[in-house]
Amino acid sequence: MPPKKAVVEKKTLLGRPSNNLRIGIVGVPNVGKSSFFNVLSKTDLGIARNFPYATINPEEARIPVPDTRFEWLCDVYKPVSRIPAFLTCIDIAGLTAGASTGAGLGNAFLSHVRAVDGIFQVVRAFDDAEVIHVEGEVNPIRDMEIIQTELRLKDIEWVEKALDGLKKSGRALGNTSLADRAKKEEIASVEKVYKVLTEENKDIRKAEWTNKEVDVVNGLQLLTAKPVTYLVNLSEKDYVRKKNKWLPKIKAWIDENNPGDPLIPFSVALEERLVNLPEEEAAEEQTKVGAQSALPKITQAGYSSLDLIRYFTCGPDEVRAWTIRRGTKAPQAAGVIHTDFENKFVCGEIMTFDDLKEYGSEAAVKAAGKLRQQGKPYEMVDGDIAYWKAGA
Ligand SMILES: Nc1ncnc2c1ncn2[C@@H]1O[C@H](COP(=O)(O)OP(=O)(O)OP(=O)(O)O)[C@@H](O)[C@H]1O
Ligand SMILES: [Mg+2]
Repeated sequence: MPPKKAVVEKKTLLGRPSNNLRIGIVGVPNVGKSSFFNVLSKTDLGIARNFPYATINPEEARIPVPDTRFEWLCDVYKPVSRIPAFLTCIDIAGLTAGASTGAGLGNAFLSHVRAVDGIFQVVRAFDDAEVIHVEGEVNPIRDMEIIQTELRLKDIEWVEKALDGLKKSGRALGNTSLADRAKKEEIASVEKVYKVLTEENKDIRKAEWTNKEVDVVNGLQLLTAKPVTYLVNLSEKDYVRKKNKWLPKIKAWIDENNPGDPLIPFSVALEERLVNLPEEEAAEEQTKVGAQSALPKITQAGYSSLDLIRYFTCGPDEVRAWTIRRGTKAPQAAGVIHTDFENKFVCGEIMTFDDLKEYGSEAAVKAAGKLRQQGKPYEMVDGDIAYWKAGA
């Protein structure tokens, strides 16, 4: 008898299942969040000023995600309209020590963090006596600890409330009915969440969860469950020479506290200079200083941290990238374009980007038998090129 194949359970993802996910810029006050938001979005929507709490209300912008595949497709199809993938990014107010109990902009701030799906955490490592630091001197480790503590405290408070409610309604639970057993399991999962935060001192995203537990965790909408990308804001000089006394310490702190979270150094000062130059001059300037803008890397990292992938639709009218979450099936992916495509889904004709690049044209891909009809169970792969067929 052949050996039994191990059944690998598909992991449920932490976070909302939506394809319309948003990333928020978080950090202590006056560290360059709004200035970063402005260079990233090429707007002046963010209120960037040299004083703490300059930002109060969140601002939102859609940032095109750089993608050489998309560029290549546009070169091939020469479409009238080109629409790349976007990452929605939100500029949020600064967070102070004590925010979880209402200090600074306190709870309003935390509700803005709750509303986003992922976090760009801006960490200040530039020295500039002119730029006020709310805590006195520059110390990114202390700042990262402040943010972590505040988010965790808020989660703990939130979970305590949930647990209280569950336990009250759980007193009369028996062992026989399915509903009762499910409720008991839910209570056990919330208790585990509480333990991770209070005893293991871990952020929720750093613990191991079963699929059932992920459902419960997602229902709680916890702040420390959101993926974090650490962005270290350096002076232009330090960014160019890739050296700053805090960088190794920040790396060590992340390795110890939140292993695996990405760390990207950048410089708001350099990015601001580049964004104000015409494209060609900006390219020359990057060669001259010997460093590249970090913005494309940051945008892509944020997009990936949310488990987002994209597929393309291509034709002479339009080449367009459509953002979906990893694990999305064909009908739901088609539904991003129009709900009818999902409701009346028949199939998708799908080729991979790599095949199109290799064979050079759709006709050649088809002739090679690489244009495939995919039905409802098909799980989309990053870079797929799709034509949807829907019924009447
Ligand atoms: N790398 C850098 N070097 C020097 N100055 C910088 C750098 N990054 C940002 N700044 C300056 O820091 C000040 C604060 O910037 P900004 O308003 O963007 O901070 P913020 O984090 O959004 O603050 P708030 O929490 O008050 O909203 C601005 O004067 C900005 O020019
Ligand atoms: Mg701001």
